[in-house]
Formats: sequence, structure tokens, C-alpha cells
Amino acid sequence: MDPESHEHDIEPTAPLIEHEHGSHGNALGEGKTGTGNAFIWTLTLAACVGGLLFGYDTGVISSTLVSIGTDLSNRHLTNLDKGLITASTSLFALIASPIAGFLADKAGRKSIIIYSDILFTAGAAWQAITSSVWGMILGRSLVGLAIGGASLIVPLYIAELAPGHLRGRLTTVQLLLITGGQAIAYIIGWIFSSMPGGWRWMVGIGAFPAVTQIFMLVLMPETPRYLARAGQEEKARQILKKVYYGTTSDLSSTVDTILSTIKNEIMEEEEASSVLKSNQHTSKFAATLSSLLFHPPHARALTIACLLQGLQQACGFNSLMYFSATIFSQLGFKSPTLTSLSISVTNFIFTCVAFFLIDRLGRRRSLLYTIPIMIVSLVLCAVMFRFVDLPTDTTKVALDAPSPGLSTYLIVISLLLYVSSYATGLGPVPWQQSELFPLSVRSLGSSISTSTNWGLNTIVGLTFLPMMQTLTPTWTFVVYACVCVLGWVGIWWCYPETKGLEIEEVTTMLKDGWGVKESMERLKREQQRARVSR
Ligand SMILES: O[C@H]1[C@H](O)[C@@H](O)[C@H](O)[C@@H](O)[C@H]1O
Repeated sequence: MDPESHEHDIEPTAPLIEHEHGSHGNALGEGKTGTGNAFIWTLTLAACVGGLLFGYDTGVISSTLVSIGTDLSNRHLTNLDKGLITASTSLFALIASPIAGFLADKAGRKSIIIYSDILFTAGAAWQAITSSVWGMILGRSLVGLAIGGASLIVPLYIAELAPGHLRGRLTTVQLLLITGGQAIAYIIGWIFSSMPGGWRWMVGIGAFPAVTQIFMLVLMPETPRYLARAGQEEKARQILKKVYYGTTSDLSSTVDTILSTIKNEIMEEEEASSVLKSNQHTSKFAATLSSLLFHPPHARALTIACLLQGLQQACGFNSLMYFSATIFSQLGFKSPTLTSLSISVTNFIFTCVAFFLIDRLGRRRSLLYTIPIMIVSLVLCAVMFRFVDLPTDTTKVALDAPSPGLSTYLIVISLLLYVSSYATGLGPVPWQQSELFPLSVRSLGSSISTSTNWGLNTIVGLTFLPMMQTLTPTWTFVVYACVCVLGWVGIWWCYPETKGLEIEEVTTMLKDGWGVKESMERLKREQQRARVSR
């Protein structure tokens, strides 16, 4: 089957966008070129400190778990302790993301970044001083609340600021910092793992970037989309001017066009939501939720966003992020924290590849090409696990594990192949979620899909070790491979290509169907145009 063809899509073809200027297609994107100015890059990097913390705090747990020894509650950690310490973070991230989505509309995008920083700092300090397993679970939960807020707000903040032709790349900067943060956490984990009580440093260091970001926030503006919705049109115009400065030949008409598209969208959505409210006597929240669930274009956006976020976690990637040191210690590696560093460094390097590909190859194609490689490597890993004997007592760092042989090295190679293909597609693409939703349902829609991510992240964190024990490693990896097969089919079926479109155009594309066929035709036309002009 050709991943790019999409014969099943027989819904009527809608024009990509029709706004008051009577233009359609990629009108908003026309004439914008270049790699963006210093203003947009500085803001992106400042916002992405939240991503760095998200990465650091999720990555640090792998080395922490193998370094705690009997420091907490005077005993070795059981599998249940490990599962709870790991999953409490994702569980509380799951709780925080819808709350953050709700508050982002009320208090503004920036306030959520501040609340997250405060929680990051408190959680890091608490973990560093705690002496019991439950204390550790509490510290990890505080960090989880912070990660939930940051993981929702950072991509949303960037997507609402970025010019269309750079949105994919700028949103991927957050991923570079998440995976970079995870790699730093692994390096720090490796450095401190041989030091008595070194794990306290590992978890405590996370407080510093959070405090730094609180100071940076004083200089950061709100997004133009949020400002326009809050009635502060002039401020929104000023920010848009700074964002598009140097990217277009006619700055003021580009800004006017974008501002009027945003205003149109706000008007349309407000009319729709007031009709809903007057018909059903419901609150604004209930009206937004019901429009998200029952208005077909919004429901389509939500389906795609949740499918991508759900698959990103259900494919099992974070079992490696959280437990690779545990797995490698059972496979007999003398320095499991060093071996597992290869996982996070590969993740980081291939996220850099994604950074260059996402606005060139596109979101859909990145996924359709890389998921099959994930499937092959999972199957290879599953087969190789049949040839290694794992120690029976998995609660302690394995001392009775055999020395690594050929199959063990093939496991490591297949895991690295899996991680590199994941990091090029499924790692970054789902975080483009905000572009799928129109402004009126953007925060709520993004928070539901972010919750889907954290919900499945929690399930993977809780079930991975028990699955390895009861199902065997081979069947555990086969389960993840099957999930990837189903996910690939879902993506092929309903995820249109959004590369290069302005955020308002993406949402228009989902108005009359999934828009897959139209999006691929648009891409072909653009490629032909580019070839002719070359
Ligand atoms: O996109 C990120 C990234 O891939 C991380 O490496 C992973 O740990 C996160 O769960 C995911 O959301």
C-alpha cells in the first residue's frame, strides 16, 4: 500500500480556506520566507525551558531508580514502588493538563508557565530531601503537576505565536529541549550514580532552570491570539508585527490579514457558542466541550490529536525512558546508566533530524515512513529476548545477570533503531496538536489530547515491569508492535498533511472531512510549483 495515496477518502472536496478577502488555498502563507527573526526565536527558546524541565524530570527517574538502593524507607525498592514512583508523575501530569487548559483561557498562557515553574521548583527540592518512598511519590507528583502544565502550554504558546511556515519547526524546538533535557538527566544520572546519596543531586538540580525561567517570564508577551480574544487588539497587532518582521515583503498587510482572520474566527466561534448556550442553557465550558465533542470539524480535530498522542505513548517508548537502566542491569551490563545513555542520546539526535524534516517532509509522511521501522525493530527485539536468560529477582539491581552476549547486543541495536525512528516521527509530531484546533476550542482540545498522552504514559509506566514479568519480554514487545500497526492504519486513514499552512487554515481543512486527499493534492501542487520555479 502506498502510504501517500488515500483512495478511501470520498468526502466532498472543500476549499482549504475562504475568508473575507475572498482568497483561498495557502493565502496566509504566501510570500513568507526565511528562518524567522530574533524575536520569535528568543521567545521560543524562553518558553522551551518548560520543555527542558519536562525532559529532565522524566529522564532522571531511570538513573534514580537504580541509585536509590536502600536510602528510602530503609529497604530495596519493590517493582510496585518503582511503578508508583514513576507513574505518580504521569498521573499528576494527567490531572494537571485539563486544569491548565481551563486556566490558560482565563488567566492567560503566561500564567500557566509561572505556576508550572513554581511546582517544578517545589517538587525538585522536596524529592532531594525526602527519606521515605511515600515522600518520593509526593515529590514526583508535584513535578507531575508541573510537567502536565508545561506540556500543554509550551506547544500551545509557540503555535499561537509562530508564523505558519515555521510553526512545525518552532514547535519541535520544544522537543529538542525535552529530549535534550532527558539526555542531560541521563548524563547527570551516570555521573552521580556512583556517589553515595548522589540521586538527591540528580533530582534536586531540576529546580535551577525553573527559577531562571520565572525571571525570563517578566519579558515575555502573551500570544497575539490570546490577546485578540481578550479584546486587546492593538497589543496583538504589535506582537504580530514583531513576529513577522523580516519574514514578509509587506509587513502591515500581512499583519492586517492575519489579525482579521483571527478576529473572524473569534466572531464565528462566538456566534456558534452563543447559539449553543441559548439553545441548551449551558455554561461556557459545557458549550465548548459539547462543540468539541459534537461539532464534526472539532470532533475530527480531537480524534486526530488524541490518536497521535495516545499512540505516542501506547507504542511503549517511555518504558525505555523510565526503565532502560533497569533493563540493561538485568541484561548484565556493568554500567547500566551509561548504556541507557545511548537511548536518550539517540532520542535527542533524531529529534534534531525531525527538526529539519518536519516542515520539509511534512507531519503525515514523517509518521507513515518511520512507524514501520519501529514495528520491525520491536519485532526484532522481541525475537532476540527469546535468546537471553533474565535473572529471576527483578527487584534488586541484578547481580546474578549473565554477561552480555550477541543477542543482548542485538537487543540494544534494535532498541536504538526503534528509538531513532520514534524520535523522527512519533516523538515530535503529536505535539503539533494545537494547530488542529480553532481558537475557541484550542485550549480545551489540546488539554484533552495532552491528558490522553499522560493517561497512556501512566498506564505504560505502571504496566511495563509487570508485563515483562508475566507476559515475558518477547510478548511485551510484540504487544507494542501490534499497537504501532493499528496506529499506522489510523494515521493513514485520517491525518491530513498540515505542513506550511497557517494555523487558521489547518482548522478550515477539517471542516468537511478528514481532508487527507486534499492535503496530499495540495502538497503535490506545491512540489510541482517549486520544481517549475527552480
Ligand atoms: O515527545 C516526547 C518525547 O518523545 C520524549 O522523549 C518522551 O519521553 C515523551 O513522553 C514524549 O511526549
